[in-house]
Amino acid sequence: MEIVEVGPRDGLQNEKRVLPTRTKVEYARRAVAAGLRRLEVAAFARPDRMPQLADAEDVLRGVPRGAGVRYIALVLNGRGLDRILALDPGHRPDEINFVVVATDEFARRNQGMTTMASLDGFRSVAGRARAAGLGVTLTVAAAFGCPFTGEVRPDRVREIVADAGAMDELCLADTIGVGVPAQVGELAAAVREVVDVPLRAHFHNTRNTGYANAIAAATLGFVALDASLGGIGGCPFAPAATGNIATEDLAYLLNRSGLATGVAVPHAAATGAWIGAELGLDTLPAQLGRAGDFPG
Ligand SMILES: CC(=O)SCCNC(=O)CCNC(=O)[C@H](O)C(C)(C)COP(=O)(O)OP(=O)(O)OC[C@H]1O[C@@H](n2cnc3c(N)ncnc32)[C@H](O)[C@@H]1OP(=O)(O)O
Ligand SMILES: CC(=O)CC(=O)O
Repeated sequence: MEIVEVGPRDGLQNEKRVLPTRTKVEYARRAVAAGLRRLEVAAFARPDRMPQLADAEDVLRGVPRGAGVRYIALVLNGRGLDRILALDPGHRPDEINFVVVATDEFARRNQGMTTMASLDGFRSVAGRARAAGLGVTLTVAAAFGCPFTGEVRPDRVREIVADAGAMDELCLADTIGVGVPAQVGELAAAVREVVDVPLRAHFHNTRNTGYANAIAAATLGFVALDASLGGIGGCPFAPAATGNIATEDLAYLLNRSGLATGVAVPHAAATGAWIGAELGLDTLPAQLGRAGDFPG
């Protein structure tokens, strides 16, 4: 089972401390050394709206390449893709992850536009990105519930996905950690009626349902799960957002369930502890850093 390490993007976007580029590059290097091979390391957002990630170009210029590692950058509009295409091809991400928020209220707060306006943006950006040889993921954020308007029905997510046009992967995101395993199944069934692409899931552990949701997704044939080392993260435009499911805890769960991830749990836990210290955090959501690996 593939774990996509989103800590260098989602993990850092909600933190007060803005890390220097060299620390972000070291974060990616350590994640790769722990066995992660697909990492979301940058966001081409407006620097004034997302100052924690304003150095996206420099991070992509610095991260280690090769060894089968693929980098992803978050994109929210055409200007974000313009910035990517202005990079030397060897410094571009391998893939983009474009976010469309399922509800208009949250979409306006996050992106300053409605859901359908950002979906128009997706269609245009996806076409240009694919023509440039970049992989394209569509993430539907708040797919499991909205912090402002409440329940999000699977029909709504299906309607967004049906209108989206071509993509290489679809990611269903529980931005505010309200989802439960039954919803994972309902959403997967809804979107599979309209697209036939690999499914990825993005769970925040806000209500302690993230790992149960991850196992549900794995059982339902999702091919990739997002997680962040240490369990840091959250959307700054959602009230009281908390972190992603933790990479080290998820790798422990999957590896011991016969769903090999390639991630070395002790190494990942040490990297989670390291990034927590770099961010000045006293405690981290991840449990493995405290409990240690099970020696077996
Ligand atoms: C659910 C999640 O967790 S998703 C991840 C967290 N959320 C985010 O990162 C979203 C942050 N939001 C944003 O960055 C912005 O709202 C955007 C990029 C989505 C939309 O930006 P808009 O406000 O529509 O930009 P608009 O087109 O009006 O342009 C305003 C200025 O910003 C600049 N700008 C717009 N997009 C970008 C970009 N991607 N990168 C850099 N600058 C940009 C424009 O050039 C313009 O500059 P100027 O005034 O000097 O001419
Ligand atoms: C792209 C994301 O960050 C997904 C989410 O949490 O909504």
